[in-house]
Amino acid sequence: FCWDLRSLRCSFSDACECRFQPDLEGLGCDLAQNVFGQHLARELLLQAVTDFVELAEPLKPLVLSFHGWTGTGKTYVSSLVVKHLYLDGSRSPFVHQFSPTLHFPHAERIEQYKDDLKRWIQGNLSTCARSIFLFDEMDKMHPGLIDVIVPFLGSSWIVFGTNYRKAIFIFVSNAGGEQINHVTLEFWRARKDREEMELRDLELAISKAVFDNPHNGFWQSQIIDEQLIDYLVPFLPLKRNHVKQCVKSELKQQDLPLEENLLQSVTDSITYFPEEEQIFSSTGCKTVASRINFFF
Ligand SMILES: Nc1ncnc2c1ncn2[C@@H]1O[C@H](COP(=O)(O)OP(=O)(O)OP(=O)(O)O)[C@@H](O)[C@H]1O
Repeated sequence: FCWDLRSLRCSFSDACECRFQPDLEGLGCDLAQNVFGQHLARELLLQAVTDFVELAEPLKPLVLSFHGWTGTGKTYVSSLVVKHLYLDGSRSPFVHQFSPTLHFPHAERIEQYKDDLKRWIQGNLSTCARSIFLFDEMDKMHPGLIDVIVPFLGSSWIVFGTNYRKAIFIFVSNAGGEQINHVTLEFWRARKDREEMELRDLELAISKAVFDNPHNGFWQSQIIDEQLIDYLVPFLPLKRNHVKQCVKSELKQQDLPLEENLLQSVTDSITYFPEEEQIFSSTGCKTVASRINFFF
C-alpha cells in the first residue's frame, strides 16, 4: 500500500509552497505497481523528479520530453507525477496543460499565440514558482511557437522579474515512436530481455526522429540548439502481457469480476503488429476501457 501522509506534514510546515508537497515514495510505488512495461521511463522519471524536487534552489527548471507510440502511458505517467507532487493533484491550479489542436489551432494566429503563451507562463510563474506546464502533441505544434518559452527553460536567474527555476516542463509526443518500436522489436527478435534495454540503445534514434523532422514543434528550435531538454523519456510499445495487465487493472477499477476468459477475450480483441509476429499492441492500452464496456 502507498500511504499518503502529506496533508498532515503540510499542515505542520511552512514549506508547502502552492500546496506543492512531493510524495516521492508514493510516486515510486504508483509507477512500480500501475505502469506496465515501461522500465526505462519509470526509472528515469523517478530519478529526475527526485533529484529535482530535493533541491531547494534548483539551477534550472526540470525539462522532460516524453516519446512513444500511442497508448503506451505518456499521459497517464504525467498524471501520476502531478498527483504525487501537489496535494490537490490534477485539480491543482498550478498545473497547466496546453494542446496545440485545442489552444493554438490557427496557423495564421501564431504571433498572437506567441504573445499569449509567453504572458500566460510568466503570469503563472509569478503566482507560483512551483508550477507544472504540460505540452501535449508536440508533433502538432507550429514550429517557432515553442521558442517563446526558451527564456523560461534556461538557467539565468530572473526572467521578467520572476524566479522560474522551480518549474517543471513536460513535452509529450508520438515523435520517435516508430524508432522506439523498431529498436524494441530488434531486441525481441534477438531474443534479448526487454528489461535489458538501456537508454543509450534509444537516445540517438529518438533525437534524430524528433529534431530532424520539419513538421515537429521542435524543428530548428532553440530549445534543441541550446540543449535545454534535460531528459528524453522513451515509452516502449506494449506487448500482449502488458495489455492483459491493463485489462486486469481496469476490471479491478470498475469493480468487475477478474475472469480469465474475459481477460483473454479483451486482450485478444486488440490488434498487434508487426503483421507476421503480432507482438506489440497497435493502440497500447488506450482502447482497453472502452473494449471492456463492449464485452459487458
Ligand atoms: N504502460 C501503461 N501501464 C498502465 N496503463 C497504461 C499504460 N499505457 C497506457 N495505459 C492505460 O491506457 C490509457 C491511455 O494511455 P495514455 O493516454 O497514457 O497514452 P499516451 O501514451 O498518452 O497516448 P497518445 O500518444 O495517444 O496520447 C491510460 O489512461 C492508462 O489507463
